[in-house]
Amino acid sequence: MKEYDLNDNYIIDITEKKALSTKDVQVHYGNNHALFNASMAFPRYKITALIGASGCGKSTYLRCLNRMNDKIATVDGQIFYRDLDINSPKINVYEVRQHIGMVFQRPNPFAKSIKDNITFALKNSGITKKADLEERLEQSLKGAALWDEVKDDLNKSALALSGGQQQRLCIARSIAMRPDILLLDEPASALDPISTSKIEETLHVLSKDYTIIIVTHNLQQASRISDYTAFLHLGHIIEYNKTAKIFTHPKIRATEDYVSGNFG
Ligand SMILES: Nc1ncnc2c1ncn2[C@@H]1O[C@H](COP(=O)(O)OP(=O)(O)OP(=O)(O)O)[C@@H](O)[C@H]1O
Repeated sequence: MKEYDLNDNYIIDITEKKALSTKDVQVHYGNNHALFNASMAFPRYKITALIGASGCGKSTYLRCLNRMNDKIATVDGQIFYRDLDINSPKINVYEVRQHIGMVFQRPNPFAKSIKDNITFALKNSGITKKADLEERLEQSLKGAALWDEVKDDLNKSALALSGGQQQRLCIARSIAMRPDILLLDEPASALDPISTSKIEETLHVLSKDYTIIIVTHNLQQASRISDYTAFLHLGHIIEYNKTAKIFTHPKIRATEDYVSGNFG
């Protein structure tokens, strides 16, 4: 494996409205220091991709952003959302996750009907009026581009849907809570190319109303769908810039090697 200077980095400041920013975020899994001084900001209503080789810390960083590492790692540093440091122990993590939702690599619908997958968390959060629940159900399934395929079968088991439909259901489940930010950890890696392109189209449309942060192994996907890209290597954010710049004029050699396939 080629060696790169991990202090050689280029991270742009975001001048437009920020949805979220991190300052000196560090993650340790026991003695394993997995993320070093992650400081960057995520612009509002844009798609930001996190890319880098396996084990570089992409998912670790993503999980910090809605406190999903709480029980598995020690996370130091600050994560600002609406001027609040949401990494503070005083913060209610369940509230954080209402504003910052997450969709995982493998579709994980509940073993319930399509309808109940969406309404379960809504009911738990105190929404009980039938009309409100139905409105959110329809809106979220439309938002995730699934409505037309399931509107006549809302009581069918979610587990009877295809993998791609299940993943769009998981996106619908997340947006039903009306978060500001959607975190997605390789949401299409288990899907076929047609389902992948549906997910990509869905994310493109959702980015008008949501800030999206996506981990992907797929460089073509990052270049197709994201506005900004951060390249990580060995737990360091090496380069962060507009996606077009990362892929056509990277500033750092490690990034250039990675996006041109000469890495490692
Ligand atoms: N739950 C965990 N417990 C212990 N160590 C972990 C855990 N999750 C990740 N790690 C370690 O943290 C480092 C970064 O892993 P992470 O999964 O964040 O990388 P990644 O870039 O998302 O990789 P991949 O692309 O393979 O998913 C690795 O050394 C990994 O072994």
